[in-house]
Amino acid sequence: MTEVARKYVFDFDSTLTRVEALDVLAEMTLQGKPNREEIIGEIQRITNLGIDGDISFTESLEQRIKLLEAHKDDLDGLVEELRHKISKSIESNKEFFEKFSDDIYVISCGFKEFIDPIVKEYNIPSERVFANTFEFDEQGNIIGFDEKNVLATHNGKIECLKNLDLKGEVQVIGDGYSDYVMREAGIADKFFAYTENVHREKAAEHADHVTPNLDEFLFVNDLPRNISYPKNRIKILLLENVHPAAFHNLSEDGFSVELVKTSLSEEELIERIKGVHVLGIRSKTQVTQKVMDAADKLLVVGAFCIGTTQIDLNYCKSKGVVVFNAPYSNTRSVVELAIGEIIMLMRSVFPRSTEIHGGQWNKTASNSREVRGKNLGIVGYGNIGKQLSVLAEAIGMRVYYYDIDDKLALGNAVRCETLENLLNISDVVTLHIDDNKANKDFIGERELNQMKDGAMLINLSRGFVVDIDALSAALESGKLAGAAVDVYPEEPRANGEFHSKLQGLPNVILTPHVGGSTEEAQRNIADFVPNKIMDYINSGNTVDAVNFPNIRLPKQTNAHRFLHIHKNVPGIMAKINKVLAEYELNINGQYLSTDSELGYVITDLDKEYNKEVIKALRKIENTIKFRVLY
Ligand SMILES: NC(=O)c1ccc[n+]([C@@H]2O[C@H](COP(=O)([O-])OP(=O)(O)OC[C@H]3O[C@@H](n4cnc5c(N)ncnc54)[C@H](O)[C@@H]3O)[C@@H](O)[C@H]2O)c1
Ligand SMILES: O=C(O)CC[C@@H](O)C(=O)O
Repeated sequence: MTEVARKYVFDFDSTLTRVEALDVLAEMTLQGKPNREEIIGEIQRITNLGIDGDISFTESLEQRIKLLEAHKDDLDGLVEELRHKISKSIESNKEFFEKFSDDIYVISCGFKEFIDPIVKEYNIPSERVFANTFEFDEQGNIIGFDEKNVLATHNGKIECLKNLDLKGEVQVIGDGYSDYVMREAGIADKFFAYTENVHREKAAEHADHVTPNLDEFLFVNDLPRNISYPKNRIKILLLENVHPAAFHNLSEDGFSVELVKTSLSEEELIERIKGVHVLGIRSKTQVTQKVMDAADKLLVVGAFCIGTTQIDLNYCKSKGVVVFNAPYSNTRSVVELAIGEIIMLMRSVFPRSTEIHGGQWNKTASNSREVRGKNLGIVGYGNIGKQLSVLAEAIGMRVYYYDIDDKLALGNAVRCETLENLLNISDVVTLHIDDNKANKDFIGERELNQMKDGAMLINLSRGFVVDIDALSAALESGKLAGAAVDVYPEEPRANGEFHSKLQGLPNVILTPHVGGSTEEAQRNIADFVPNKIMDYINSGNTVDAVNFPNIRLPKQTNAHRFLHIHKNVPGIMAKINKVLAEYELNINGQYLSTDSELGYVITDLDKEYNKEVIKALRKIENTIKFRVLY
């Protein structure tokens, strides 16, 4: 890193701290006053007018101090409060303040009485803090400020910085008007609009660079920092209306997140994927080879659902892109819908409901049966199948299941050796096999004929699993007495018109792929998948990845972490370790996880090392991706 003879001039309120100190002081001093909220609102309004340059600063200060009714004794409490309100990225980058201590200044229109003790902890001594000072009366009440101080005047920061006559490039980091005017006046060389706590449009417009936190500022200036790559530079694109909590979780962690309501076509996605580090989708978006080839920055795909066949998992892997899904966040929702549909079908509730909606009263018990004692055939005894098995038994059904794998029977459920056995005996057959493409037309004419006359079929798995022509024929002929279908061979990318051969058939429940669409499930997914994404981006963990060797790494403390993803070919580990040895790195830990195609090696090492090693590691033949984390 190059050390340039630069000077860094920081604003205090809303930059070094997350708050405006006088607002905090007001909260404290006005406690218990009946019109407290009103006065605080007024103080904030005046503060903003001053910051945006809409009233003169002196005016803003005078008005606020009058409203504050503060006392000298309140200042200790204020300092204590402010200590807990340091901006997050300032707090995590103490190293910069230590190393560049001699070049850092604070120029603020706040007050030295509370700024000095706070910034002292960041190695900024009182002599490099330029701010106002209070005036007290004999009882210690704050009655005004030193009006002779340039910082108490309009555009006082310009005057102050001019008087300092700093040598070298002067960079100003602040959030408001009084900061960017120093640059406009030509006294400062650069203005960085600091938006971690407040985004002021005017400041952003006048900035050489908008910096959402100190990490970004340190990154663009190549200065020592706590984090290898500022998170705001990591772009996340979330499609298909994923729950807003996902947006919240990921933005809270500092990432730049964009939400799109629908899925995108291949061409649209090819256009949008450029520069994106994380893609979040549900079941409609196809992540194809062409999409992956256009993805120049992609690290992770998050499937905010169970199914992952919409993603070319192997191609993602060959590009070093990790895929996560939410394997059981919506399981319960699907199971509850299945139970509901079993009852609705057996009782012919939908035909009765349609009739009465059409103005027809048809009180009848024909084709209306209890589920108690009936045979339920579950095809696919995985997460959903098993949970359904438990709930169905609880309402008195006899459960049979068929799965290609050996599965432990829960409760009194009975395993069927063949699909045909299950189809032969079930009053209701419900499909919960996985979204493997080999399951296409799993239920066709032959299988429907193997079902009992008058049985019902439920498909909550994937549309291609059932031959829709065969199903509609079986329903029309009366072979089947009903069906519930949630998934279709072709589903639209966005809400709108939809057509299916099954429309208009009696005792057929049609739903638009909403088996997992409950508020609870979507909320669970919005926590689960972002956590996996953040864990991978921030630490390199791949636990629960669907296409990648899984590894849970120890916490990275006081170390740099090299993440090397490579083709699993003979000799590659030896080459990696040869490079590490050549550069004499002090290794704290090394972890390896592989599958037949891919190797993922993680090395934790002491922070001080020759950075040329990074280039050497990237150059190793068969390297797919390489990242450094700290
Ligand atoms: N409708 C919805 O909104 C919705 C919501 C969630 C899940 N799903 C779908 O539900 C299905 C099941 O989900 P899950 O979480 O239980 O999956 P899972 O992987 O836990 O279980 C699937 C089971 O099916 C079995 N299986 C696969 N192919 C089979 C075959 N040909 N014959 C017999 N058994 C077979 C597997 O061995 C496994 O036990 C998936 O297709 C998923 O995409 C749909
Ligand atoms: O929410 C979705 O789009 C898909 C729901 C479901 O099919 C799943 O795979 O989890």
